[in-house]
Amino acid sequence: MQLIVTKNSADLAKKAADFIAKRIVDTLKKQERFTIALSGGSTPKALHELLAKSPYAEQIPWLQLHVFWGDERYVSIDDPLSNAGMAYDTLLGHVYTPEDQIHVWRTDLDPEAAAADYSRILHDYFPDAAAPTFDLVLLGMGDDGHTLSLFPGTDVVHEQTAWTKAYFLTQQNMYRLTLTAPVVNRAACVLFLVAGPKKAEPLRHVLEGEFQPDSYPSQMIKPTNGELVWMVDEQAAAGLRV
Ligand SMILES: O=C(O)[C@H](O)[C@@H](O)[C@H](O)[C@H](O)COP(=O)(O)O
Repeated sequence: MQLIVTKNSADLAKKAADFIAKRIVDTLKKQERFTIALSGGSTPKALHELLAKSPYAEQIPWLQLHVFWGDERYVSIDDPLSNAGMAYDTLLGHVYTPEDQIHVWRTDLDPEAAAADYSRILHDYFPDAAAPTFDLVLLGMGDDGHTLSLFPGTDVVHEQTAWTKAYFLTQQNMYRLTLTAPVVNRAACVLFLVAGPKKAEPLRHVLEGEFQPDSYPSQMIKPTNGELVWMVDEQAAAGLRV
């Protein structure tokens, strides 16, 4: 695991953009396509806006990207809560990735069918059980230690087989669609982006505390063979011993 501490959230977005652009360019020297899973939440917005601009907009071969989302709220894409809608507004609406390479969770199907549809797409992309899944998964961590839509106290935190799940998240009164730990843990690289003082306590627990995934689901994310990078700003890192 690699921990990168940045000065503030703007610096976090810049360092993440540098990391992602380099990863994409280097990987595409060895293969034809780059698969990336985006996350929702507020932290990635500044990152997306940077990636859509110079110099990243020119550096990244957008035509070779295949885009997924780690999780989605079960709302239509034009709803302000939609993770896909946010990514289109801040990034995908400004670059040239072909639409058929962008895989939005279907919220026109019922939630279980939407999860099954996403799982089928993923198994088509990643049929080889010995190979990594995504080239890069971007994740955030909530103030409550959740990541993806793996919320504290939910069964989905412990899912070991299915790659996707849909479930009703009572505390938010909405369905959530999410990748699960097994598919993310087979990624070539997972990059967490965490900023702000409210993340200091959960971050300390996730990285340095006891293994308690029911309380801190982000602890379930540990790539088996891939790289794990936590990029956090100084406020989020304030409680860490290192
Ligand atoms: O749809 C979502 O809510 C997410 O994908 C979620 O897991 C997010 O990454 C964290 O909640 C962190 O969000 P912030 O960046 O807003 O703190």
